[in-house]
This record gives sequence, C-alpha cells and structure tokens, in this order.
Amino acid sequence: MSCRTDKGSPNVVTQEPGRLQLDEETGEWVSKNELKKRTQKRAKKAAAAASRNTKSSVDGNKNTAAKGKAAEEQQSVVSSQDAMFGQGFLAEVYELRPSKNVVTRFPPEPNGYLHLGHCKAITVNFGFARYHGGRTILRSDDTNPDAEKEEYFVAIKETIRWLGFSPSQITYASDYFQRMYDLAEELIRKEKVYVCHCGASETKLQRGGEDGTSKRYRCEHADQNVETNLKKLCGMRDGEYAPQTAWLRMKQDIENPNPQMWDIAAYRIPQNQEPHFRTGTKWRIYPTYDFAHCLCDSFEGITHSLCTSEFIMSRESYKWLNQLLVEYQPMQREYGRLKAPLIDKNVVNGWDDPRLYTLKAIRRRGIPPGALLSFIYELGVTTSLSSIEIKWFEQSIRRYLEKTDPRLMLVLDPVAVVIEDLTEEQDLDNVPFSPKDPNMGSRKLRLTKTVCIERSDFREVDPGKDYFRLALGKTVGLLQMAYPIKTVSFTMDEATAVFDKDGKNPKTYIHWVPEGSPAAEVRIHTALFKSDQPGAAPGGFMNDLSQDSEITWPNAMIEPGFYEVRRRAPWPKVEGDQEESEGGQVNPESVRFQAMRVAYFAMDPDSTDDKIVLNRIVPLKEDSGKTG
Ligand SMILES: Nc1ncnc2c1ncn2[C@@H]1O[C@H](COP(=O)(O)OP(=O)(O)OP(=O)(O)O)[C@@H](O)[C@H]1O
Ligand SMILES: NC(=O)CC[C@H](N)C(=O)O
Repeated sequence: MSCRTDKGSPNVVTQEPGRLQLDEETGEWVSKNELKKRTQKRAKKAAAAASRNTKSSVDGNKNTAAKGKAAEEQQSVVSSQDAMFGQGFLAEVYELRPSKNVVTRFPPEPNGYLHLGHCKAITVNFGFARYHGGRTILRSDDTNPDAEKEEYFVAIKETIRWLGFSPSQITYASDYFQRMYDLAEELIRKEKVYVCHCGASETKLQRGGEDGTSKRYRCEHADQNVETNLKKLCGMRDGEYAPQTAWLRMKQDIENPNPQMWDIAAYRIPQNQEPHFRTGTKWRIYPTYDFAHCLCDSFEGITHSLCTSEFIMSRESYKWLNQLLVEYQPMQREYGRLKAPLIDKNVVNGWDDPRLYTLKAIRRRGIPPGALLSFIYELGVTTSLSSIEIKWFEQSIRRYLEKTDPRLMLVLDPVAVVIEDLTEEQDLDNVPFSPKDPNMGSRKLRLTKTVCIERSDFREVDPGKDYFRLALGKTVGLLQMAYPIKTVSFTMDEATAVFDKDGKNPKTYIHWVPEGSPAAEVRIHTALFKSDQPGAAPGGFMNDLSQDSEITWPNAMIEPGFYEVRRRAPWPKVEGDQEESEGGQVNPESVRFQAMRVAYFAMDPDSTDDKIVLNRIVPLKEDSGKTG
C-alpha cells in the first residue's frame, strides 16, 4: 500500500519530459498552448456545472454547512450517492463505456491496514458498480512478497464487509502467476521484452540522466535475440541470477515523452526472497505492478478500472501491454486521491488506536460506516486531489450521528445532589430517545432522591449573575424533569437541593443520572500529534506526539437506558455495522449514543460484562469537548 515502487527493479520513473506537458485529464502529452486552451475550456465547463449543482443541491447544502461557510470550506458539496455517480466525473467515465454489466475491482496490496483514503477508493469502486447494477471484485494485489502478509488481507476483507460492501468474487494476482509468466514468454517471442542487467544508475542515464535532459537511449540488452531472452528469463525463474542482477524490461518507445513508456520493468527478482503467503517458494521472480495489473483487469473482464491519479501516466503502458497480449481490453480512468492528515503509512501502520485514521481505528472510535460513506459522497469525486481537514470530517460525522443516535445522559465526573423534598422515587416512563424522531422510541428513567450531576456544573463560590448552574441559592433545570432544583447547602461530598416549583423557568438545564446508575470508564481522545504532518517533524513523528491526547474519566456514570441502547444497537440497522462479532454479540463499537451536553460516544471493545468502556466519537460541537 505504498505508491508502487516495485522494489528490486531500477525502473524508477522520475523525470518529466521537456517541452510537452501532461494533460492530467486525458493522459496525453500536449503542447503548452494546447494545455492552456484545454484548461480554460474545462474551467468554464466546471463553473457552469458548479452553478447547476448549487441550484440542485440546496437542500443538501443546508445540512452540510452554514451557507456562508461553504465557500470557506472549499468543498464541492455533493450530497448524495446519486450525485456522486450520476453526475460529474464518474458519470462521464461511465459514458465513455456505458455497459450493462459493469465490473470494477478494488485491488489493495496486502502490505498494511486500510486507511481513510482507501475508504474513498472502496466507495468509488464498489459504489460505481452498485449504482450501475454491476459487481465488484476484491483483488489482492499480491505481487511483492517482501512486503505482504495474509493477516493484512484478512483485515482488508473484514473492513470492506464492515463498510457494507460485498465483493462478487475475491481474487489474487497470485492466482495468475503462471498465466502471466507464460505471457511474458510470449512477449519475448513477439520481441517486445528483453532481459536487462543494467543497474539503477545506468538505467537513469538511459532515461535522460539526473535532470532528464540528455538524449535517451537503449542498452545493448535490448538487442538480444529471442532465444537468449527466453533462456535468461527461465534462468531468472530458476534462481540462476541473484536478486536485482537481471530484470525483464518491456520494449516500448523510448522516444515517447511519457516516462511510463521508457522500457519499464515487467518482472523482477525481489531482494529478500521472502516466501509468498500463498505460493510459498514456488516463484523467485514476480511480475511488476505495471505488468500484472492491466493483465489481471483483462483476465477478470473489468469494464472500468478506476484508480487514483498518480497512475495517469500508466494508462498508456496499461493499454500498450494489453493490446499486445490479450483480446479483452478494459478501460482505466483516474480520480483524485484523498489526502488527509495521518494517513501516511509510516505514521499509522497497523494500529487501531482511536486517535488514528486507519479504518480499524476509525471503526473502534465508533464512527459508523454509514457516516463514512456519506462523508465520501459529500466530498464528491473529481480528478484532483481532495485534501481534507479533520474538522470537516468530524462535522460530517456529527451530522450523521445527530440524525441517527439515541440520546442518553452520562456524567463524567459525578457529584451527588440530594433532593431534600423528594419524598418518593419517581419513574419517568416515556423519556424519548430523540427529541425529533418518535420512531426511536423511549426509555424509563428513575428520579432518585440522590442524583448525580457533573462536578463542573456545581460551584462552591457563585461566580455571579451570569452563572446559571448550581451554586448556593441558585436554581437549575434537570434535563427531562418537570421542576428545577435550587441548592440549599453543600458539604465536601454532596449538595442538598429542593424543588423550585414556583420560580421562573430556569435559564439552563443540566444532565444528571439516577443514583446507582451503571459505572463507566470514558476515554476522550484528541489529536495524537501536535501538527497535521507529524512525519515532517524534526527527528521523526514521535517528536510530534501530544502529551494529553487521551483523557480518561474512570468514574463516569451512565443512565440505565444505556442497556436498551445496547440491546437495540446498531441504530439504524445498517449492513456491515450490525454484523455480529465472534460469539454472536453485537460489535461493541456499534453501540453509539449522544450523551446530552457531553459528546457522542461508542462502546470500546475493552468493555466486559462488568465494565462499560466508552470512547468519544466526536464532540458535540467543533473544538468543544468540555462538559460545561
Ligand atoms: N489516499 C487515497 N485516496 C484514494 N484512494 C486511495 C488512497 N490510497 C490508496 N488508494 C487506492 O486504494 C486502492 C488500493 O491500493 P493500495 O492499498 O495498494 O494503495 P496504496 O496507494 O499503495 O496506499 P498506501 O500507500 O497509502 O497504503 C488503489 O486503487 C489506490 O489507488
Ligand atoms: N491501479 C490501482 O488501483 C493501483 C492498485 C495498487 N495495489 C497500488 O499499489 O496502489
């Protein structure tokens, strides 16, 4: 899952050709003037489309951001799945090849855990096929055993299921190793590949030198005859060459301005010779991404091969190779990557700490899969890089949770208040889970003589007339309760209050829980790193760690209605999210609720039968996170 380097071969494509410029939308190399003309034309078209879009998505916009903020956020707000696939870039891609049987693929390399960026790729590929009534293959792009592990692919499958997508088939590039090898020999017979022994520095010279300006040329290996090449390729296969002393190169078009056509690698001998997690030690040589990907797409009948825009130059080599070797020609198109802080693999590899942005971590933090998908739909898809800020991400998640999460009361740091004149405990029978949606149902809440409130809602010294919570002589409302209470005295451990039935309506209502409510450990996470680019910190990302990115409230209390929320989770019942964990239990992180006045929370897998552990999903408002 790094940008493919195909380690082991000196096929390093670094230079941009001199006079011509790349048209990133079509993948063609054109003159500066032509590119300018095209860019202007597209800008006009995009402006017209944007104004059409603004008109048609007013409703979506209302929800998505305050109107004035929309421009500031610089997001193209595309509010639904239809908008993502039925208009704009992906609709144009479909029109290029309108197909009754759309087949897409999601081809991760199993060399790490998926991150937020992959969620975009999954949504694009699975969503495009689903929208057009087609299907999607999950293909393990396992051509580099030095970096890959089965455990990663197991996690990838699990994450895709959690997001609510089902592959029509699960395949492996390694399924086709023999078939690809046979095609490599065929390519030798066609005189379109040769075995080369040049190292990295020689290859760089052949490709125009350090700055790419000297004349490009081929090495003498390009002139080897078919027989020699066949013999050498078999030699590579049979272990006669040490790693990196021989590689199979495509014989493309060295004059072409596109570096992807400068005799790039087709097969290589990996440095470490790690056994492959599926084929073991059967192979000593492996096809490169450039050789394998286009062929696998053809073998599998992929109609639209959607990948990220760093592959735009590969489109030409993709077509070149397929046209030489296979009958069925799939079509590759490229969309912009998602760039978000902390999806750099060097920083997040393998962890499910809720402060990170691997999909495992996002899941553990309690973010629902439906919220992730609607975030991607809101972002929309174009050919350019979408760079997002975490605060937009959190806003989007909050909008989803606001509509879907039941509300409960949770006190982080409880302090007791005895209601002196409450003679008998009272049951409030139908306290709604949502103030807006009666379909969410209700729970029972008991008013006990002693209730627990948030320590920060009580002051021993009254701060003055602008303070509307509890202090001696002050009145405050209790959420869900008819009458406010007024403090009459306090000690170190508790306050005493009475109902204030005749006073004015209170200015403020605070949350509370009945005495004896279940205890919970609450974890509140904030950014793990101080900056958005921890990888760039002097001395490495560890130097950028924030000291207080996890605050734990060990003695929190949650109202008993939590058990009903847990029993009915997830809200709503979304595919993937409701999948049961081992033992038939609902997945803890799909037990979510809004703790009124505090934040959105989900249960952490550290919870046991006796102990509730909660993670904050997002605060109620941007930058809040306080209780008061
Ligand atoms: N940030 C991203 N935004 C959108 N798509 C992405 C992003 N990162 C990876 N993808 C896409 O996900 C698919 C699976 O690729 P793979 O896991 O091999 O990715 P990668 O580019 O090597 O990722 P990384 O280096 O970040 O782990 C590819 O089509 C890739 O283009
Ligand atoms: N064409 C693509 O989608 C690229 C997938 C490939 N696994 C990668 O390394 O990124």
